[in-house]
Amino acid sequence: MSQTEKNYQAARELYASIGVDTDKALETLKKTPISVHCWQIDDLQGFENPDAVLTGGIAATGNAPGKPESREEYMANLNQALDLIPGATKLALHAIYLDKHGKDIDRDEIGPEEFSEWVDFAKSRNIGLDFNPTYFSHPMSDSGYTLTSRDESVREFWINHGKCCRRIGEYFGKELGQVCITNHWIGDGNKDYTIDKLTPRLILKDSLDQIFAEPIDPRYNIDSVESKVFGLGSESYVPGSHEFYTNYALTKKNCIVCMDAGHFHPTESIAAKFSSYLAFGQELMLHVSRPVRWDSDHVVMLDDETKAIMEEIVRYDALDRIHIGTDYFDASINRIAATAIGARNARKALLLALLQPTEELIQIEREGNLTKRLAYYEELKAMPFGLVWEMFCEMENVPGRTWISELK
Ligand SMILES: C[C@H](O)[C@H](O)[C@@H](O)C(=O)CO
Ligand SMILES: [Mn+2]
Repeated sequence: MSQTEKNYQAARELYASIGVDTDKALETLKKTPISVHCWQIDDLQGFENPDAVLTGGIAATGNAPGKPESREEYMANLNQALDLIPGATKLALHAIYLDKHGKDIDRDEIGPEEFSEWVDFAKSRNIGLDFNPTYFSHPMSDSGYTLTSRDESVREFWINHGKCCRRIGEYFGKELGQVCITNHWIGDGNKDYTIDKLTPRLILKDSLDQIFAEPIDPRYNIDSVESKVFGLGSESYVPGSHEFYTNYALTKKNCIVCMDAGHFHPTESIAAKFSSYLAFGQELMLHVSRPVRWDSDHVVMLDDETKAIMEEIVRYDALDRIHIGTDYFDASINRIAATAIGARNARKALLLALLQPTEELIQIEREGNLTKRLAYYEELKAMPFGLVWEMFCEMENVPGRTWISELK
């Protein structure tokens, strides 16, 4: 028996003494997909254009060496990162990570062909794929407007991009036998005080109606719409706000809401919002991120918000309805390690949630014993979850904490 197994047995007994079945927790942990974003590896550069400049009110700040300079280098780095992430994984792609195979096509013309290598890659690694249209970093988004543009040629271009991306999502879903979530985020908004906030929202509503008009089997593709409270250059007004998309998803029933942990006011918790959506039978997509004072997209830590996100999902048995994804891009540290650190932390938080005696905590709360509720919840923090995590890594053939010693 390895030391990891011995440690696990001790932890298993301790957890069993509070009614928690660690074997069951590990089973659930293993099969719950976490969608790891592809863009931390190269600061959202993509393969469309080697000179592309990141626009849309988002920025990868920092200058760490090692940014891949070719597709081959990118793939090698991505593989290294994925090798460090245990459990069922999906890879979230952006449309700019396409392969045009030498063709002169723009974003309003792309299709499954441009992503066939990604399907082969996903099959070879036994992972799923999620997708994101790229409504930024393109001359047609230079005005700062895409789906809310009053210029019909601009708006039509982006509507067509959205339609193309849904078909790519459907292709991923069919090929890989697991649903693809195609997440739509636009950077449209205004820097300064805005008089008419309604018209852009009416335009956005119509654009989304057009994008989602084609019925696609939800077994293959589900669309999500990602809100934001503000961005760089859209400090005063964002048409695609949380309220806007929440109303859109609830009334149209053709998409779900995506919540990014960095897209709300700094003291707002996305975890606290989930139950309001579950109460109305809605699914959610998540971008687990770490805002530091603003939407800074820092690498996910095992912090209170990340733990709260996973606790809420587990408490309502919503692992099949709240889809977990990551979103951060920090160029100040090694990008392979950054990808792995954030994804591992998201999964560690999920394990912590699975190791809680949820039913007992709920029972104590129902009995009105608020002191015991707090005391018990706090004592749980001293349970040996790290020993269970190490066992999980060993079972998944992924290094546990020892990966640190190999970090250069
Ligand atoms: C690259 C992503 O689409 C982007 O990060 C988006 O999800 C977002 O969060 C923008 O702030
Ligand atoms: Mn996001």
